Amino acid sequence: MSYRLILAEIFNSWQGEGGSVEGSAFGRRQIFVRFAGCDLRCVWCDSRQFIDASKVLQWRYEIEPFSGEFKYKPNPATLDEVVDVILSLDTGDVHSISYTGGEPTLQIKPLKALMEKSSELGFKNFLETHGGFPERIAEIAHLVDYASVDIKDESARATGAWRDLVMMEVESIKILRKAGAKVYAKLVVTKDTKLENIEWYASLLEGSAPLVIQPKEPIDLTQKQLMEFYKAAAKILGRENVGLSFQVHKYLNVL
Ligand SMILES: C[S@@+](CC[C@H](N)C(=O)[O-])C[C@H]1O[C@@H](n2cnc3c(N)ncnc32)[C@H](O)[C@@H]1O
Ligand SMILES: Nc1nc2[nH]cc(C(=O)O)c2c(=O)[nH]1
Ligand code: SF4
Ligand SMILES: [Mg+2]
Repeated sequence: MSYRLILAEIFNSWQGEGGSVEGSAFGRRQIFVRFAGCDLRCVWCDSRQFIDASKVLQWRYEIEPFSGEFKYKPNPATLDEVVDVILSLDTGDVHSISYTGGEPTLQIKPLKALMEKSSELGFKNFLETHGGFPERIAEIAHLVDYASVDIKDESARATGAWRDLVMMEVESIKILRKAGAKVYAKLVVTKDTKLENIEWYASLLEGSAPLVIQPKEPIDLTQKQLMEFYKAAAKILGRENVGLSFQVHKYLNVL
């Protein structure tokens, strides 16, 4: 079977998110494979230019690790092309391959094939997902070493069926955990995030995964709000299972 992937970009950088909770790869060097296309529409999405896959006609890849210089190829990419780029960006100190997007699980068969190939090559697989498709997650869970699963806050306005989405995300987290992945939940918070919703997410995650609270960039909420959210989550999840996460790559000006 020859797989085709609709991609946005591949580059080598430090993982800028995840804070210090168990399962985080914050500060680890990764090769990022960004898939094009997403079914959700988070109002603050920083990858908006890639969420309509039909408009992403080319994907770009860094020509030298950490150079920020790119070459372009037409979509879809072949699995062999992607593997060649990954190998060319392997600096020998790579912690894992990050599959992000857009939403990587929308292309579950090619994603699975790429994860299998990466494992064969000795890389760990780090999945960054909105977690809205537990049945697809189940197809790849055995290949996932690390997973960062977003819990979409109401204020993200990602979808009309927000509560259903949250339940799916929690289901995905449980599937990944059961399969042995190191998994944590990531909640992007804004000034409009409600404390009662934080309590709801925390109660759903109890016993399943730690939670990082990540302010939306650019940050619009107060430190007081952030402290309150943290406290409410820690009260339910336990003090070892909550942390903050900031998008540090944006402060460092790296990819
Ligand atoms: C672009 S998404 C791709 C993966 C997947 N679709 C998801 O949402 O988890 C990668 C990560 O960036 C986060 N993110 C995107 N835009 C952001 C922003 N403006 N501020 C903070 N986090 C953001 C998302 O919440 C997610 O954790
Ligand atoms: N450095 C860096 N860290 C990241 N962590 C999550 C990212 C993403 O867009 O998925 C990301 C990204 O785009 N760059
Ligand atoms: S789910 Fe991820 S890629 Fe999709 S719109 Fe939200 S942040 Fe962007
Ligand atoms: Mg990003």
